[in-house]
Amino acid sequence: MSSEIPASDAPSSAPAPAPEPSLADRITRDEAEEEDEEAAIPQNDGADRAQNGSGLEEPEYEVEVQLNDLQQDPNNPLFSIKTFEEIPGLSQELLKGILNMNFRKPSKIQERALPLLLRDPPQNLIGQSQSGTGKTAAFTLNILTRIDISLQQPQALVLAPSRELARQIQGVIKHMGSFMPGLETVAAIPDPTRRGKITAQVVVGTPGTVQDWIKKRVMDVSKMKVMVLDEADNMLDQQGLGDQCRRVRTLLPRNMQIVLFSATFPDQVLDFAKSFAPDANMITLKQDELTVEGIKQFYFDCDNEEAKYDSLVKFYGLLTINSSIIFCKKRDTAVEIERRMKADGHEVAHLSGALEGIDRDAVIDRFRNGLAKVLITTNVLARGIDVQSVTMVVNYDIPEMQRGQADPETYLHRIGRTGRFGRVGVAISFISSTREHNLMNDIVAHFGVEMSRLSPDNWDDVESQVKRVIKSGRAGKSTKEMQSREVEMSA
Ligand SMILES: Nc1ncnc2c1ncn2[C@@H]1O[C@H](COP(=O)(O)OP(=O)(O)OP(=O)(O)O)[C@@H](O)[C@H]1O
Repeated sequence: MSSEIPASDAPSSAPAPAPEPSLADRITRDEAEEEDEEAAIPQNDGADRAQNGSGLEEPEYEVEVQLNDLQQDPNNPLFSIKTFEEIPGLSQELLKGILNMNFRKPSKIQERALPLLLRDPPQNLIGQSQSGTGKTAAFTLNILTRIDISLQQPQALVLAPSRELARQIQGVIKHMGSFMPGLETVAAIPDPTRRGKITAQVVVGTPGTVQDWIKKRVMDVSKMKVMVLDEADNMLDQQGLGDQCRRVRTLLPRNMQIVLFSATFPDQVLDFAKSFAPDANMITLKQDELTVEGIKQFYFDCDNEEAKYDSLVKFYGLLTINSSIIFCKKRDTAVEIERRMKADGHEVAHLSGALEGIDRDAVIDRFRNGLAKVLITTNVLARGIDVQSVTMVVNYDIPEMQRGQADPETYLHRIGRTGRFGRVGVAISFISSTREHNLMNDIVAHFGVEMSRLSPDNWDDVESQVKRVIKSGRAGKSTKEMQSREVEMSA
């Protein structure tokens, strides 16, 4: 159900349809390469206990997530008919690991992907599911089932687009495998202190470092049997990480299980994905199924660029938000907003490629622990980052490609940093020009989403609309009202 943004200053005639963007236009890979050292990831369980680092008050209300309800609704992506115990092939150690993570039932993607992934002989898989629905656990359970713990040699490789995501995935693998004595994992991200051969069975890294390790023979890949590309559409982008991923693939044994996961597989990339993972089983979604129901989407109608900043600061002064992420197109903007918000008395943190890897690690860890509540960043964190306490995402700039067309996929990934696994979240896109109105309209039309207007002319309305969502614990339609969402599957 699409609702056009009433663009007061938009031109009356519709803009000429933009040519189909090439993948070279995508700007989601800008800072993927600047990573540093490996470290254990603290799980995000400290957010509510911590001091509010933004200088704002602690939340005045808690959102209760009723996963049981959601997981019983056949139309919800979290629904499954099975329990983990009923999925054949999962060891007792892994079932204990799952329980230890407080997972009670698989989500739809887990229920559908796991039986395909665990088949013998192994088969390739291209898996698509909405953001925050548990794709990481799906590929992790397959990896941990397939590796031989008695062999201290790399057997599974996960490639991700950023050091933060690689470290996060490594944390999940460690956590899920905590009942598998002898399990070793390593994050393949730049680390000047790293010495010696890799003995870990599971390697999670960014493609540049992985390629480097293989070429320098730090990592013996002769026993590799599973390769996963997380955020696969981004990883296969032909102009950016795609080349590196392809090169890594050529350095690995021929006969490997290739697993590609993402919330988005734009048409232009799907053919390439199919050649990268030949004869893959496919789990895909339709275009209008991609958005997460728990995320209520707003746009903030501002008069000009300066009014954007004023509204942002006023907004943060008005509302009590748990954790939030502000996305900017350029790192300079992120740095500048951080400077100005700090000068205005807000305690905010910034993470972009402008920082050294080790400093990036410190910032993201503080954010995960709830020690920093407002994170200002670029597209480097648009994908995969899972911090459950994030209740709001702000698009300070509308995501666009290099040639100036709207970038719906990046929009979807950015807003997917909230509303994780059935939680509610708010996404607010700031708009201050006709051009940004048009970009937003393109995104609305692309996904057929609903978006509500907020205006700095009526702060009471802003407050009540946003609070209503967070208080109710529910965004948009109830799960029962949701339309049937059919997952296409061919095995
Ligand atoms: N079966 C489950 N039961 C409860 N929680 C789960 C389950 N599976 C995953 N989760 C939790 O859901 C959250 C989202 O999972 P994950 O990060 O794997 O999502 P994703 O599908 O990879 O999202 P994205 O597309 O944004 O990368 C995580 O906090 C994870 O711990």
